[in-house]
Amino acid sequence: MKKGRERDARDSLGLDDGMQEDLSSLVVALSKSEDFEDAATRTLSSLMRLTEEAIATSRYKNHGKVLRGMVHLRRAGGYLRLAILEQGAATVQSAGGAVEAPSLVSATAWHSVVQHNCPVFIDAILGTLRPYSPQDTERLEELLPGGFGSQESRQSFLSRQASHVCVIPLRTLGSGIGGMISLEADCPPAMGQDFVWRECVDRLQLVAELAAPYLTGLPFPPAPQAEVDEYMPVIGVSMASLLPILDVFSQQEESILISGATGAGKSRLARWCHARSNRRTGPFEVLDLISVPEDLQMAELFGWKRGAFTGAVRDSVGSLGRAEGGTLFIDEIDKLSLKAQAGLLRVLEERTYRVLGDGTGDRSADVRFVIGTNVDLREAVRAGRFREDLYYRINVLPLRVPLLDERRDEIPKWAEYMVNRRHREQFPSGQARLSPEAEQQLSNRSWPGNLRQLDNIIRRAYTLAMVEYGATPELLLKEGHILRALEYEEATGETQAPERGSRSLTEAMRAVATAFIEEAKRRGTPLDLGLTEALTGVVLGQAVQELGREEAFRLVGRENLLKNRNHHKVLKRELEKVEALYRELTGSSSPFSGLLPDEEPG
Ligand SMILES: Nc1ncnc2c1ncn2[C@@H]1O[C@H](COP(=O)(O)OP(=O)(O)OP(=O)(O)O)[C@@H](O)[C@H]1O
Repeated sequence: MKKGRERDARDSLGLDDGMQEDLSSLVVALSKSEDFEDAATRTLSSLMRLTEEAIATSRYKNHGKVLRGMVHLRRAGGYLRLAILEQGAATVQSAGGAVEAPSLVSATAWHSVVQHNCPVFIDAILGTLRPYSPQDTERLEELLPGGFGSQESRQSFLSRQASHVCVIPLRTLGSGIGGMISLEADCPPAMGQDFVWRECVDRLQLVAELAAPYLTGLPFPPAPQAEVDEYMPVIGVSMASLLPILDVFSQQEESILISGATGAGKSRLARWCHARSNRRTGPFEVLDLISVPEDLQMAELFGWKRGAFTGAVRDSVGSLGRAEGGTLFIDEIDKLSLKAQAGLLRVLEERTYRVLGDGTGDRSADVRFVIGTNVDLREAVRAGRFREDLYYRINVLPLRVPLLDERRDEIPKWAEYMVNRRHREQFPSGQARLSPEAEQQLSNRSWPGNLRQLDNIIRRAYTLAMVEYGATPELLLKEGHILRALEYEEATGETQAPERGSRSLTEAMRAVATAFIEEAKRRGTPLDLGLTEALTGVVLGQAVQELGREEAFRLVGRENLLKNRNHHKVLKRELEKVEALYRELTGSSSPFSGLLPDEEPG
């Protein structure tokens, strides 16, 4: 019976014995793969071979050919890894190696794959994109909302001879879609048709499903030693794995969307992209929307002619004009008014704009855009504050900058860089250092305000050290300086306050998990998972410190412990776990040690 059902399933997918064997050997090979790139090579070879077989038995036998396959790994709205296998090549090129530009798939394809959770077929000649559903036997000619009408994406496919593209989701266990695979083929006679995708898509999906755990779970080969420079003076493990992607993005003409928490370093990354682009000799212009009142946004962007509005007493060039031939970084894009969003969309689509009050007509814009945001733009779209079409227009090459808490290996290096940057303004050949205890203090705490917050603490600690020792070319920042700087910050709430509560609890918990893993990696010996149980104690200890015992227990739903007078015992037990965590990580007492009840009142 069971055998019969398996055969039925095989028959419904058209799996002959040869295909069965191919799949088995693919799984064996994948299980031996040691890194992402090897798994990507094997998966793409298999998918391209399947497509070739489908072409060989189709009416496009003499007209169609497979060009390349790509694996796009994505996380939290941004690219994580990109691998490309060109027809005839033995191994993939991956971002970090010599990836040729342009080699990216449109943002609309990604959106469609995620939204419909199914493969998507693209006809680059007609500019159509549609999800594939096995039930849909009639060809659905409708374009998706947001459409694949973007000239740039079409051109990008056509310029690499790709007339037909099939995009398949990479489903991951539990966490939805972790990326996509795109297969590109050249077959102009199939214009307006699904090419051979419809015939082979089920088999392609099967391969993608088998390969997904390996592609998304295997480690990346060590990133090539990224070179630090003035815009990126410190590169830790997680940034090193992202920079190759950003390097590929930099060399395209499409817009880059850099998302990340405030102070994480988005503007410096934008500058880094410009310095690596073909526009590096042109201007780099910044328009930070947080500092521009809504009614002046259009004027700031497009510039104005004298008399264009009240107060316009002379002509002024806008950000677009100043960025001509170079790059315009627009930060905090979510602050753009709906009216200015319409104006920007037009520039992105038509590459023209009009200076306010200029009757002489449109100007062309030769500008590359890098956009920064610290909010989730999809949320802004859902809330009606951000145009959906503009979102797709700017979300072609997305990248998320990790929080500083997710790249904790960088903290000591940033601290050293920041203190020396300051010190060398006074003593160009001087040297500032941090004591190991001072570094430890910085490494042990959380940085919700990211690099900006760290920079503020360093600046303050530096001033304290200078006051103590006087101006000296050899300076040592000690633990006491850091502690006093931190105390001052906590007392004034200066850099931390705006961040408090702005990060979601789930995001913060992920940061804790990442920090735990990083610490374990750094030690090279196992870090007992049981230590994470201290989180309950940290929450309880913090709540007790802020609100007092009774109120704290009520707030976290443990009122019953108050009633049966067990709260002392529970607090003691949980705080002991926190002590154990601190002793293991820092060798000293936790900040809640004073809360530990000496004895349990009867
Ligand atoms: N590459 C860098 N070199 C030196 N300092 C840096 C660098 N990146 C970040 N910093 C420090 O962090 C601060 C914040 O960086 P940046 O302005 O790039 O962050 P951001 O993510 O654009 O923040 P926001 O969204 O609030 O504008 C800088 O003022 C500087 O002190």
